[in-house]
Amino acid sequence: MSSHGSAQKMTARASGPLTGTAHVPGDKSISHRALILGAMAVGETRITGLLEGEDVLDTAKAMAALGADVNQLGPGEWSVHGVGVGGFSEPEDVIDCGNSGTGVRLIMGAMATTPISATFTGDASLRSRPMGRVTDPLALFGAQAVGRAGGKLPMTIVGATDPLPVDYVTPMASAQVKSAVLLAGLNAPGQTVVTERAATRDHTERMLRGFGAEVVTEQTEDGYRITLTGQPELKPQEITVPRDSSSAAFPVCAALVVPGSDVLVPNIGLNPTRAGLFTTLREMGANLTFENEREEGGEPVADLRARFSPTMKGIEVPAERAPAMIDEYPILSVVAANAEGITHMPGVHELRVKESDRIDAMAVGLRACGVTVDETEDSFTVHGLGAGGVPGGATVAARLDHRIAMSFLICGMAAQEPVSVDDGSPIATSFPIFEPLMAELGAQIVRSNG
Ligand SMILES: O=C(O)C1=C[C@@H](OP(=O)(O)O)[C@@H](O)[C@H](O)C1
Ligand SMILES: C=C(OP(=O)(O)O)C(=O)O
Repeated sequence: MSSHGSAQKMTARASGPLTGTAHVPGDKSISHRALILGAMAVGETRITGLLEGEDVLDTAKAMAALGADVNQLGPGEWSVHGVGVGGFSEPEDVIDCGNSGTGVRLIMGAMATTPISATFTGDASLRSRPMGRVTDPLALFGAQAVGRAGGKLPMTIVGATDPLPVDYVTPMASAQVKSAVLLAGLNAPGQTVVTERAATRDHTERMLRGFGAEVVTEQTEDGYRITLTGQPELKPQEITVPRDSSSAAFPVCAALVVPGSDVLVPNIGLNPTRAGLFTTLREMGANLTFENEREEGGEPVADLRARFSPTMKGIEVPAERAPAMIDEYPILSVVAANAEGITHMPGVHELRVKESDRIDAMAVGLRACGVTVDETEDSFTVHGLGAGGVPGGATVAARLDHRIAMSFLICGMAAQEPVSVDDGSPIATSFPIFEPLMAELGAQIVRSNG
């Protein structure tokens, strides 16, 4: 069922400093959206720099199953001949979204206002994640969903025959829920409105505008109100996918905690809805600079330079920053363990419903590595041991979660004893070149047979 391979134990240990330039792959969030909107446009969309990680490849397959003509032209170069808004055809088989919450939730939204049925599944991680957060608003459009108890995959969505536009307030800070509503609204007549209390990543809104849809974002007393005018003809685009700031976080944080390191990570998007980690690291006293700051495709971009930072201090991370760094808490926790004092991370309950319960996964793993942590349902606290202070010496369960696997490998690069993860294979979902890229910088990661 899972698209990634059999379990692969990996161990990281301290070696020399990390030095050099790390070219991380394309942004995962933007790659999913480029394929989905390309499939809903009329004509050929060309994509450059697409992330060829398993999550995104599963979305490419799903778009083909729904009738789009999707082809790889070269490394990172893709062509999508779209079928137009409302033009999806019924897939002949189950759509397997592998490990990807973004993939399954956005695709459910995109097909929910077309009169077809589709059945979705995924790997054991994705089958444990809640889908009600998406199927609740999709029901307001007239779509029906039948899944396992608790709104879990496998699940069949019966698309609405006569979709109605929707006015929806998202109950949790989630770009996936917001995006599912907007994508469903594309094939509903009139205006679909989605309001979110806190701003989440806005790639769907930006890209919809690029494809010619009318999308207006207003800041109101209730938060951000996004209004989409339904049934546009989406015009095919040439899309260059920026490099992934969430992947950049790993070599950046590794450089901060490994003695003597100096690493450049070029061309990273600093969209404010994504860049919360970098603000947090600078508040901790990290030696992290933004070089060559510029604008590309309407997005702020910079080259990140990270150097070993032996005097970082623990901080209070503002709860309202959580949506702008939600995927970065695991690696921040590793940095916090290598800082002096306490780092308190409130407002992070959404971490409990990611690829794994990330609060529990980090708590169990860090404790096994000799770090004191506290958790509540909604918060995580790390008692830092200072630079080089983490004992390590544990094997940590990655729980089918790429970010947990990468975080503990980086933990091992700075710890007194090596750290292993029982299964590094999920890393390929978002960062397929993580191992060679880190090795090129000087890190030592070895594979073994468990
Ligand atoms: O919309 C997206 O591309 C994503 C949204 C976030 O999830 P939520 O919407 O569940 O917060 C994030 O964790 C995920 O990695 C990617
Ligand atoms: C939460 C993540 O992804 P998704 O929800 O798409 O599985 C992630 O990449 O950290």
